[in-house]
Amino acid sequence: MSMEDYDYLFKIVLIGNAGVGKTCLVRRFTQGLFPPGQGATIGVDFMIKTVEIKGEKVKLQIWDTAGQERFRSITQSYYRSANALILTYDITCEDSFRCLPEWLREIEQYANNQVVTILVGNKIDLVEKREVLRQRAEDFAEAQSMLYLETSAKESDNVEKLFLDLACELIREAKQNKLDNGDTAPMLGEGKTISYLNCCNVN
Ligand SMILES: Nc1nc2c(ncn2[C@@H]2O[C@H](COP(=O)(O)OP(=O)(O)OP(=O)(O)O)[C@@H](O)[C@H]2O)c(=O)[nH]1
Repeated sequence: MSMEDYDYLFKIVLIGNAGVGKTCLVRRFTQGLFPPGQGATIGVDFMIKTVEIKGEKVKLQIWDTAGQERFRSITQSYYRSANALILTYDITCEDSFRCLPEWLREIEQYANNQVVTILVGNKIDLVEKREVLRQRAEDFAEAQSMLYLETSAKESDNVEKLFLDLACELIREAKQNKLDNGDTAPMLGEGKTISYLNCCNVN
């Protein structure tokens, strides 16, 4: 048993266009609130939350990056050590969806090639403003071997599920790698892109 107060430590990085709701997703998950008048992220922000999954303590280091182009060189340097990436777009903003191939190129270029990546369509509470059909996003995610989830940071829809499913998948990967390598230490940063999350029931 380690001296630390957790069994696993995973680094999760949120990326995607400015204004899609990355900061709100992180705040909702880590603090249980929807911040009013959330300003743009400058560079990179960092929060921690420890969750318990099937009796194991999982510490999640969550890095919230700025979507604005001018911060790109700073945010890119955070990709490499990420165990998981949450690629976020806004379902009410076609532009944020159209930029996804650009983000995938960033991932290809800067992330560990085995990183676990999940596509998230945020702001589903704004039903009447939807510009990107769910089916279209699902097809895109499937073609890229990514899981797809729609969330609302405002209404707290699927936010907990997003982070807990990711944590479950990262544990599964770490255990698998440990078996494959005959290693004693959990393998951090050795995830891979997933097409399906076989999540454990955490409640
Ligand atoms: N209706 C609705 N609005 C949201 C939701 N999530 C975020 N917003 C709003 O969208 C705006 C941008 O949210 P942020 O969380 O700052 O977006 P971001 O992706 O972190 O932006 P950058 O830091 O510039 O990259 C804010 O006005 C939020 O209130 C959501 O789920 N529903």
